[in-house]
Amino acid sequence: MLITRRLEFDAGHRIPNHGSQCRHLHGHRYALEITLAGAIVATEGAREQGMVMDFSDVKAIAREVLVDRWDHAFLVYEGDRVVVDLLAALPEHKTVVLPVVPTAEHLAEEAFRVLDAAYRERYGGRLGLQRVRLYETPNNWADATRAAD
Ligand SMILES: Nc1nc2c(c(=O)[nH]1)N=C([C@H](O)[C@H](O)COP(=O)(O)OP(=O)(O)OP(=O)(O)O)CN2
Ligand SMILES: [Zn+2]
Repeated sequence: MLITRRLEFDAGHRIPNHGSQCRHLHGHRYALEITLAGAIVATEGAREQGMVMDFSDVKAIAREVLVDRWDHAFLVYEGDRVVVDLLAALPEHKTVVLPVVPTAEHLAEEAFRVLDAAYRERYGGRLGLQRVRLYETPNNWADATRAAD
């Protein structure tokens, strides 16, 4: 059985070598769809009876390890020195420095890596992260999946 929880957050970014608009500092209302696979809990009287995992727990973990860290942050590539230095000069600015250019593809991959570890730590083999879909705009998204490279 697959279940999916959607969360949204706002963040700034730029793609420094982009050939057009996206090299400028700008932001998006990102949406994250987290898909988990597992068996439906059948234990009589269990808190999660009838569920793979409580949607509210999917959200709570995602917020703790990822979404609250990225929400209203500027996501910047560590090699984008001019912007890294600019943001460092702003007192207490919320900045997330990434080892990769913050495209939808890379953000989906990073989200998958972080979330996979978090759900695995708390739920072991009972369920597993299957896919993270990261919408940069309503029309543009990237999927990071367990099977894809
Ligand atoms: N493969 C990718 N291509 C592009 C990415 C990306 O992450 N992966 N990112 C961008 C820019 O960040 C840009 O913000 C995309 O948004 P937008 O300019 O709004 O894109 P569109 O013009 O295609 O969107 P419309 O829905 O047509 O307005 C660029 N490319
Ligand atoms: Zn963008």
